[in-house]
Amino acid sequence: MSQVSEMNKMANKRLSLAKNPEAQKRGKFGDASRPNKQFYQMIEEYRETLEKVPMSLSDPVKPHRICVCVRKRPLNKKELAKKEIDVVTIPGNGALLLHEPKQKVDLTKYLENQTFHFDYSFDEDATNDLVYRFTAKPLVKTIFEGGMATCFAYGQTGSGKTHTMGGDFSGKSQNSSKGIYALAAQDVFTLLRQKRYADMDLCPYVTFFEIYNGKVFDLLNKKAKLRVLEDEKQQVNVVGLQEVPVSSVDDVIKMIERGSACRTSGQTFANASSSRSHAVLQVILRRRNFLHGKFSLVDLAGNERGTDVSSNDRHTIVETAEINRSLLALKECIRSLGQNSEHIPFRMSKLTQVLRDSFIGENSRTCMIAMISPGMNSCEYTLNTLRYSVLPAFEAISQVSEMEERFYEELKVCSFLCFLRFV
Ligand SMILES: Nc1ncnc2c1ncn2[C@@H]1O[C@H](COP(=O)(O)OP(=O)(O)OP(=O)(O)O)[C@@H](O)[C@H]1O
Repeated sequence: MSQVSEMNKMANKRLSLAKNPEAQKRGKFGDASRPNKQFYQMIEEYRETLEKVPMSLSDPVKPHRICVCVRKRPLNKKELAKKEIDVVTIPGNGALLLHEPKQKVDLTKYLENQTFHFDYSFDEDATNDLVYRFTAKPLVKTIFEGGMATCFAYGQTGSGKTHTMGGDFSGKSQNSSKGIYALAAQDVFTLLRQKRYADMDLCPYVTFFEIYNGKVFDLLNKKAKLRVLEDEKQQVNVVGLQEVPVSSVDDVIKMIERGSACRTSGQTFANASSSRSHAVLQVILRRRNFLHGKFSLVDLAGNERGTDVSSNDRHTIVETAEINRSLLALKECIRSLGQNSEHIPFRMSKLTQVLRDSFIGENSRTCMIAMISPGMNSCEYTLNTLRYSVLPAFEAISQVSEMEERFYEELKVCSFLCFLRFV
């Protein structure tokens, strides 16, 4: 009797695999040579019990003042070649599941399946168009209505921040037209032509700069180092930042490519350097020379540096401390914004100081896209990203405050170690 039911079960499993080409594709790698095969099988079995509802272009866009989303990238060629296990599942409806491989003291393997909730969750098949529709697109109107909008891409190196914001790079060439920078610019020009805004005499400009080690560099002006000053009215000014007038999406794309090239060709450790800096592209609307609205699109420094203090190199330690500080400051500012707090601690870092005007005012809107690498080897970084991004949005969940404490403890230890290395 039990044999018959076992056979039925297997037949059903095969049937579901035949109906599910994705599972079939994964099954191809389910061979004996796969490292961590047991974990792989546990995850696959768990996934078979889930019902997936991926996001689609026809889903409704909900209005948010602060929107926090997550995007999982597909396993890349290198990870596929190493048969790395995909430990992240996006069932849909804003949920993300992390299947964390664990081992008991008696060496029994098990999974710790943790669920995280976001406003939206995008799986590995989501296109930039889809991500844009639910994240930055709803913010474009804000700048026409005299407000400030900010969209952040957050995550570890290689998780897809630049792919999402700046478009795809293959080798040295960049296809920026499919990144959120260009998609947002396209919508800005579409709205500028609409009758209700066409009469407002609005002129669009672009700035593109990076913040590296607490210093600001103009990516549209040969990486000139800029000073940040605050006047008596607490207005923050980046002195000398080039505001380039633009009259089409193509103009903006040219600026994105010019700035990105400047960003990556600066030094011999180009890539490492780029992931340790925050890049900020701003689309500014001016009306008779006065600021009307500003959209800041930020490709943040890779967050893995935030916990990596194993290096003895003084330069890396300074970088690490600065990244820690700015990412913590950013989280604090978003949290204060969410709580409608009187005091927003924007002076905590250069990043938040420069973005001060985006954090104040009634009509400001923010979106954070947390990028996730799906591989088992990235599990720890993925957890860091999830903890960081989940916090500002879901303060009330008690489990979160425990995680938050852990996060702050890690940061404190990390800063203390940095301090010890200096003295
Ligand atoms: N959603 C995706 N679909 C397909 N490929 C992706 C996706 N996201 C990222 N990639 C690819 O993964 C690689 C790393 O992505 P990307 O450079 O955007 O990471 P990053 O987070 O910006 O890294 P860094 O912090 O080092 O700048 C690139 O080759 C990119 O094309």
